Amino acid sequence: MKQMTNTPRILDGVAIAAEIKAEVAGEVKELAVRGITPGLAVILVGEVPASQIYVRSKVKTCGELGIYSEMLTPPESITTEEMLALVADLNAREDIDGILIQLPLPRHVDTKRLLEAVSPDKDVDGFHPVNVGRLQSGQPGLAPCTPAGIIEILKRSNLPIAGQNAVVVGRSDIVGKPAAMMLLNASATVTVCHSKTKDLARFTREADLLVAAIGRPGFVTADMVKPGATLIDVGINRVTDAAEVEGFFPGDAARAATFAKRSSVVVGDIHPAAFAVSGAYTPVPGGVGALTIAMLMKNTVTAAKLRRGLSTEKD
Ligand SMILES: Nc1nc2c(c(=O)[nH]1)N[C@@H](CN(C=O)c1ccc(C(=O)N[C@@H](CCC(=O)O)C(=O)O)cc1)CN2
Repeated sequence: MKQMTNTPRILDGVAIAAEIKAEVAGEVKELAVRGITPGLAVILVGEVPASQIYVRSKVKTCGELGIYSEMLTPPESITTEEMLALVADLNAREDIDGILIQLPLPRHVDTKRLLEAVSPDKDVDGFHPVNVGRLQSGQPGLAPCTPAGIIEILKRSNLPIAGQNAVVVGRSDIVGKPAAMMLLNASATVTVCHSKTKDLARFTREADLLVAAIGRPGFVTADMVKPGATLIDVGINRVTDAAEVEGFFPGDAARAATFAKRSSVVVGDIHPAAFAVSGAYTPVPGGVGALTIAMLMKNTVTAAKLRRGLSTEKD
């Protein structure tokens, strides 16, 4: 019997991010004509290497798009009260449209209190309860960057959302919950699964659209996926064991070379063997993660416009 081969579509997050950044750069130029320069302040506490990379990348992207940026780097020992004072200063500044507190914060700092201290109008992460409420009630506002990136990938790839059975695995405030809300707002039928879900595969196998945001390398396997489904992988997991890397990517010379160079390889929450049975998927790296910073830039410009009563609709 003839073997049918499946060629899934790879959803290129880097290309879509470039498209969004080009649009944002255009909006920044239009604002410049009115004498407006959007401004973003990023607070990076301590010296977490991954956070340092992400924050540098945010500042660099601001520069490329014409957005003013400022990086505040208090030491690991900063207290919640001192952080609150920093945020209050930034809230009061006219030249700052967006405030981002890079997560995770040290354990002794009260993250919830700080996120609630950021003015909702400058909350470019979309984490403030006011913006969470706006998202839930479908009002315009600032929405979390990574889930917003998921929606952009789907829309710009002309993949349907309305009427699809969407399953989100993971219920974090940053990704799982807002992603579920955005999919619901776009008229998908949404199920949210998590660590306490019984017989997870029963749900994931029904998904036309599966979003994995659990933080466990290769957790979603091929047998958990409906053939032809769209797979959105939000996981960024660093695998440091050579045998494990080979298990994920058997005979993959490029991955082996990356591992030889960096002693680690980044893998998502979805096993590569599951991608093979999908209709379309976001790779890791180069999928959803690539959108996070592009969406932050978009939110910064949106905040700049909203604060000045300007329309955020493109003409
Ligand atoms: N205040 C916030 N903190 C954090 C957020 C956030 O949105 N707001 N998200 C993450 C980190 N993050 C941005 O801050 C981020 C994560 C991943 C990427 C990205 O480009 N990923 C690449 C792979 C990168 C790698 O190889 O390590 C990809 O998936 O292609 C950008 C930004 C937690 N903190």
